[in-house]
Amino acid sequence: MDCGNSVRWGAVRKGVMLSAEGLGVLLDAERWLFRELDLAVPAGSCLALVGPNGAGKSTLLRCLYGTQDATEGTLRVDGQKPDERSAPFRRSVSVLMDDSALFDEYTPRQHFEMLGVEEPEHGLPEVPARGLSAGQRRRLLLLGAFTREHRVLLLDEPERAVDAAGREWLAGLINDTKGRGSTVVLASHFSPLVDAVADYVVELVP
Ligand SMILES: Nc1ncnc2c1ncn2[C@@H]1O[C@H](COP(=O)(O)OP(=O)(O)OP(=O)(O)O)[C@@H](O)[C@H]1O
Repeated sequence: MDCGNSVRWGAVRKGVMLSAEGLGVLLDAERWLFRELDLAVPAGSCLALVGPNGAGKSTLLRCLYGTQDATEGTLRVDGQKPDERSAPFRRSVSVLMDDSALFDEYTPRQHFEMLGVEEPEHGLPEVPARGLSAGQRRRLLLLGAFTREHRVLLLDEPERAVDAAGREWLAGLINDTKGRGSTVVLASHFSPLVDAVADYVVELVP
């Protein structure tokens, strides 16, 4: 992956699953959250976004999922312009964002049925989601994101509310999906997770 102004752009670069060219998001009339950001992330690898609160990690993830427009620059995710309303895009990209939510009335099994995926081993109680602890809810959200078919996985602070054992489990899930050829972009404040899974790190600075 390249980050900075050294990327040379061709029409198609073999193996690149996610790319940005000259990406910028204007924060207000005078300040750029980030600008001139170039990325080229190969299939089967993980890019970690790090930086302090307010640096723009979630904003960049929203741009990658198409829920926020960048002010300037171009993005391609699995060859597509990010657009969460596009069925082919949603087939390729799975997400856990900071506003991802469960259906409170649905049990874990019903969540997997709704996603149309086989229920994975999870050890969660078969109760409506509103009866799960914060960490159990987070695990269910994570399992939903990982279990959905994807070529690209976007994760915003997946470590939140997850205990020490769960963080190891999470690192294993990320490395497994990378091993199957998926590309992961992860925003995280937890450096042991970044160290365990990231092939590339971009630090955003406010
Ligand atoms: N909906 C919004 N409207 C206006 N400004 C926003 C909005 N969402 C975020 N911002 C601003 O954009 C900047 C970056 O926020 P962002 O959530 O991307 O940072 P972050 O790096 O993910 O932070 P954290 O580590 O706290 O999650 C902040 O200054 C924030 O106030």
